[in-house]
Amino acid sequence: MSQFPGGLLGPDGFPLDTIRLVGIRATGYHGVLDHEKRDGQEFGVDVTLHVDTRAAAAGDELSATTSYADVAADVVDIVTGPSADLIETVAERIAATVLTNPGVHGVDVTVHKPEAPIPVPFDDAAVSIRRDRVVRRPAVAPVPIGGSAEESALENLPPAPVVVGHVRLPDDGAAAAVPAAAPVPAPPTEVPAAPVPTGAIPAGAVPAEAVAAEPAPAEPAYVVDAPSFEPTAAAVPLAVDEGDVHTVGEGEAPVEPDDAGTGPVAVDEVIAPTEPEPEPEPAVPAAPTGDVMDVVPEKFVDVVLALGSNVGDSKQSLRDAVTDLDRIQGLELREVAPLARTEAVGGPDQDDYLNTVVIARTTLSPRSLLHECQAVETAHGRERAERWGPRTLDVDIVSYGSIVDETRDLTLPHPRARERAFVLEPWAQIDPDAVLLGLGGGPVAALAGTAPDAGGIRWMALDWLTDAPMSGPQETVAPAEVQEAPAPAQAPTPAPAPAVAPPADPAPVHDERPAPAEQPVPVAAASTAPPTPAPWAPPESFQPVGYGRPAERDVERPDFPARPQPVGPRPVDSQGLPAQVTGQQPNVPSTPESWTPSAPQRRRVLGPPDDTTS
Ligand SMILES: Nc1ncnc2c1ncn2[C@@H]1O[C@H](COP(=O)(O)OP(=O)(O)OP(=O)(O)O)[C@@H](O)[C@H]1O
Ligand SMILES: Nc1nc2c(c(=O)[nH]1)N=C(CO)CN2
Repeated sequence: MSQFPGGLLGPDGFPLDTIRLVGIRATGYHGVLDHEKRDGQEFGVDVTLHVDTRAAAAGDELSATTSYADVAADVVDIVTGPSADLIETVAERIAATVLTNPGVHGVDVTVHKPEAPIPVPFDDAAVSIRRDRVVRRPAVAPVPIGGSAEESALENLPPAPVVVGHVRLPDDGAAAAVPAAAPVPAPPTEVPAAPVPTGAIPAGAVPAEAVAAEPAPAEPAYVVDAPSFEPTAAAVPLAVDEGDVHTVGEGEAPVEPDDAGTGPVAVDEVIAPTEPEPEPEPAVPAAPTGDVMDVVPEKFVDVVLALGSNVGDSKQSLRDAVTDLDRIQGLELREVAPLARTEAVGGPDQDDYLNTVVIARTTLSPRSLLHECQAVETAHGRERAERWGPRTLDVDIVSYGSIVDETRDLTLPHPRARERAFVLEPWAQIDPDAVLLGLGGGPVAALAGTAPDAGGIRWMALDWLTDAPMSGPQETVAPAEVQEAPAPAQAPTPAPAPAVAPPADPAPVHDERPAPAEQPVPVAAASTAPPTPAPWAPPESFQPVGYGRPAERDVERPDFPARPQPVGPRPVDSQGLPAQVTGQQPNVPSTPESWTPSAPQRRRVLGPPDDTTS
């Protein structure tokens, strides 16, 4: 039995396929005791990759899948590489490194240590972990593969971060800072000479200088489809991971896939450009059965995404969703709009929404992007009970380049964007010149003003991504009349920033969390709250992403507010109040008279909500 009954669900809501490696063996130098680091011992590893194998099978094409030989070689390199005290760490390194393969959505790793120094008879000591790209990310950085132990020592990693398969470089080629990176574990002071790595090395995960690897050994260093790892010293063979059938577990019903996911394979999801690459790879042909939505672009294409939530801690969900979206391989976030509190449009009676819009660019095909967005929704507990019903998270594609088309599962631009102020208004805030293509389209700012729900936008907050509780002399608590937050005692206090963001152990997918009515979303949290690091800091690659237009456009448009500092003391107005609360940004008129139908002077809505209980 697997340690993890139940498979991982893919972006289409169905269980992913698996590729398993069982019983990989190698000598490693891991352990707390000196002699373990000095003499080494045998370790065993089982790995299960959660992947979609259809594209590879359709073309019978190795390059469209993850080579188990490469994975096995990586595992051996990690086991034989720098010493760690704990097999937990070894397992985490393996998971992080395996997840750098673009097609791997999740991975299960078991590390066996059958010769562990335990003074009683035992068969095996083992640690099993499951990691994925969205919910439970690895806690360490992936290990560069292919060098000597010294070369691959973790201290040589760039100062970055937990990388979860999305190694992204900003345009200048510098390593991107990933939000709330876990500290890279310090390498041991003495690294034992590791055996020469064996096996093939995946080009994508190997530093250029290390590509000249050893030739593949005559005897592979791994065993495929062998019985589960059986420790040589054990009298009784073990059966860890035996019968590792990854079906959907009980009570883990597949998400209703709507009409998506039943169609052609999104090939590009598997063979997307291998990062880190400053520029996208040349276009890969779409699946033969694909339509325009399966076409992988040759260059980055601008996209606009709309996010909404009205169940649970909506602001935190949206923050996490921004982080999750930014980690999607092939999607680069450029700007994030202010957070809007909006009256629910359509559907049953329900709480107000928090809405925002993200401008990004992508090398994913439209359908792959849809699936990635749906995966983020799913990871946030999205349930599809009724149309336009309440939801923990909604991520819609508003527009994708200049595509105007309708297919069975995707319509671009989004068919209802043109009539939704909750989309148009935040969008116009970050791109006042934006134009919505297609029938009924037009200048976004103008559409926002005439949309039926234009009056339903209650307020907006500019620095919602980073508004940690405030402290310090100039960060005065806003008086009640301008504070949209609940009284200090009720203000939710964000948890301290976790080692890995978002929290390593987030709320279960179907967690019942208080609705916004009970947990209003503050813009300015109470000063009585302890100073806490912002739960999310924009990564470097995010610059000039912000709550407004990019820096270069600031020059052209002096009316545009300076982008707030993402962390640290926030701008305050003459009353010592956070600027966004009183709406004193230059382009946010505080009086209705200053509205005009043209952007950006028609911006409005900053200020306190007209009610906090929806
Ligand atoms: N541009 C688009 N963005 C997102 N989903 C789309 C788009 N066009 C079509 N769809 C399809 O709509 C289906 C329903 O999506 P979803 O559950 O997010 O709808 P909704 O948010 O309740 O309503 P609405 O589509 O009005 O926003 C998805 O399964 C998807 O296939
Ligand atoms: N205010 C608001 N209303 C909605 C929203 C939303 O995001 N915000 N989403 C819907 C379906 O996508 C239906 N209605």
